[in-house]
Amino acid sequence: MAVKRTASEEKMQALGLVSDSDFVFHLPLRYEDETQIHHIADIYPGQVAQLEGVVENVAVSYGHRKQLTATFKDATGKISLRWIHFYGSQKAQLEKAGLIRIRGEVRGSSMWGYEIIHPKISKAGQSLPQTLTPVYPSTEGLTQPVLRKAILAALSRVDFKDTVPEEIKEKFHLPSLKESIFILHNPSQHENTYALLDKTHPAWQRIKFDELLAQQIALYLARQARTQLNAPKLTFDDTLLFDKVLKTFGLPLTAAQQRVIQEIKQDLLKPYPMHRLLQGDVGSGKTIVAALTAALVLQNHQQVAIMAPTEILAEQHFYKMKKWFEHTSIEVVWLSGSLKVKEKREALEKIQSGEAQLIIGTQALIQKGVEFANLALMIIDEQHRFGVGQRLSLSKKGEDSQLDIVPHQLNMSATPIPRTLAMSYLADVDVSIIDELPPGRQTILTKLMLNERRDELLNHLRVECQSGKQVYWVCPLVEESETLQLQTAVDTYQYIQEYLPDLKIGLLHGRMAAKEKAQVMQAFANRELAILVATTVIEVGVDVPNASIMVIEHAERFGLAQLHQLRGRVGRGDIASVCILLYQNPLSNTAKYRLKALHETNDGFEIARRDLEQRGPGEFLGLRQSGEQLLRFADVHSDANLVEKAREGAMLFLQHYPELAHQHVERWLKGKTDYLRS
Ligand SMILES: Nc1ncnc2c1ncn2[C@@H]1O[C@H](COP(=O)(O)OP(=O)(O)OP(=O)(O)O)[C@@H](O)[C@H]1O
Repeated sequence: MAVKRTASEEKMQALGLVSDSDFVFHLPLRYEDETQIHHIADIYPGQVAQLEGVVENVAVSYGHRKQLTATFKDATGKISLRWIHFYGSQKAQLEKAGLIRIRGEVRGSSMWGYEIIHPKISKAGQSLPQTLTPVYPSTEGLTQPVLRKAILAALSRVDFKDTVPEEIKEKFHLPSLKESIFILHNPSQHENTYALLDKTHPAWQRIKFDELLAQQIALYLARQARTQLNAPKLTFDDTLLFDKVLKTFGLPLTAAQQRVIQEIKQDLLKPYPMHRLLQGDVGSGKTIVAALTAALVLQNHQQVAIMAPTEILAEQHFYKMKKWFEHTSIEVVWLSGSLKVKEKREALEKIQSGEAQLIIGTQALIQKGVEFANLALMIIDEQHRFGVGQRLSLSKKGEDSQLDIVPHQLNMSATPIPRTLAMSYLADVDVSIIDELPPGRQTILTKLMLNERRDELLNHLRVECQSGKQVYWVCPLVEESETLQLQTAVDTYQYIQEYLPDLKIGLLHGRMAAKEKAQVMQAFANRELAILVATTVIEVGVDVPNASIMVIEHAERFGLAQLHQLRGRVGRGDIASVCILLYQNPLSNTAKYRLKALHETNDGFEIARRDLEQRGPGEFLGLRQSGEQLLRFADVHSDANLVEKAREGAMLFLQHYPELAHQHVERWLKGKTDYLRS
């Protein structure tokens, strides 16, 4: 008969807590300091205070919203208490409560008085814990005491095995794992409270080090595994195709473009598949590098696929490739979700037979039914916009399981990844950087303008457009609703059309049919439209060199990387360009920081650095979306020094204790290593 689990056990299981070892490694998220009773005279804003005293003047007020208020008094002073959500009986309960203990965050100022909102109430006079109280990650319905009890029980049973060898522990002065874990679950009075709270305590350092060590080992193993695979065989004896494409492009490559092509070439000659990330700031000329890389492979009569995250971008690549491969025998084929059934069938047949050699498309490329004859290279543009799973799917389409052949992969991104991040998340990726813009580019001037001056701006644009300039007008982001955003775009379009009746205005948004979108883009590229009102569909990759003015409405709603990308749509030719950020007061501090950063610098790396500082690595890399958190304890940004050490430790570990190294990875990264391939 199956053993029936309690509701708490089921909840614990949902959190991944099954074995003793799971419980033991379920470490506190933070600690609460309940060891002392504070005095009202000593409290300060932001502090989580624990007070004992009496309640008086309990009242329900009906101002702006209904709330319950009271005064709380101890021998040293008074503060206010407030409840926004409360039960009808709560007033009477408080009135007769007598001496109580309360706990909560102090708000307000010494001048206007302090208050605690929704304080936690308990009986006064109960004995106080001697140590910090750990707070564990939990789930609804699973209380901290229950979880704490289960963890302490496991702690008393578990047989501790330290997977890190003595040699490494000594080299990096690591404290014992067993002791560290005990301290974290059960800190004694003697431990440094602040160090425990801000995770700088040696016990935390040990945990973080172990986690980073596991990650570095896994990355190293992933690289090793890749070198065991076979890549499609390529030769570069004949460069006719490459030369033809370069000739059609018609401009000399920048030194940086030439260098990265050499780096890629070296990879393509290796017996195992390339896994390279091509980074280059907005407008640095990644597309021609992609085309020339494709030419190197196509020359070998093998297929190349280019995948882009949006239809507009994919289509633009398609037109560019068609143009650059025009004087060659290469058949360029387009595949997207919006193709008609017949067109799609034809495209699929050509891809399967090998008649189509260069295939460009959206996510449609990884759908069922797409089969390649001999896919040797996949190029993924704006790679961070795809999930790891999606990228793996494309790779699988080119795999030949019998011969263990895996296609080469070139990822492109305009969002530079700072070094510590690249080191800890992308160690199995080689990075090439285009660190130079094509000649003749002028710095984009970025101006901040209050939204109230919109009409004044439109008057100015009238004059600019009459002299042949072209403008993007990006509509505000409306996070809550795509429909609302669409409506804003339509309204703005109508408003501008009425305000500037002599100018040709276009509208572009995500809900338009693919064909319509393409027509509008084409009209703008042909200079038939003076102003293109658009939603963020134009964020990535759109390349119309004559457009030189970018207006972003409600710029304060956009993220830093996004603003930089949008701004990068201008300044792509040799015309002086301006980016106008329209903003609405009042600005939050974060919004101010972002707008200031954008105003101050055009450098994508600097922007990325500031963005990472503000958002933290998970969000920066888009990992939160995938729901997978790779690192639970360490933070590659604030623990950068540990990353370096872990890297060194990982090499040592693998060289001398390969068996243990696997066990170590299993303990810390259970089943998450696939993500390290990204
Ligand atoms: N070597 C070069 N000399 C002159 N112009 C160039 C050179 N390389 C690229 N360009 C031009 O620069 C513009 C930007 O190039 P591209 O569209 O490839 O940028 P990108 O790196 O993909 O940027 P984004 O990430 O913003 O899409 C294009 O109009 C392209 O034709």
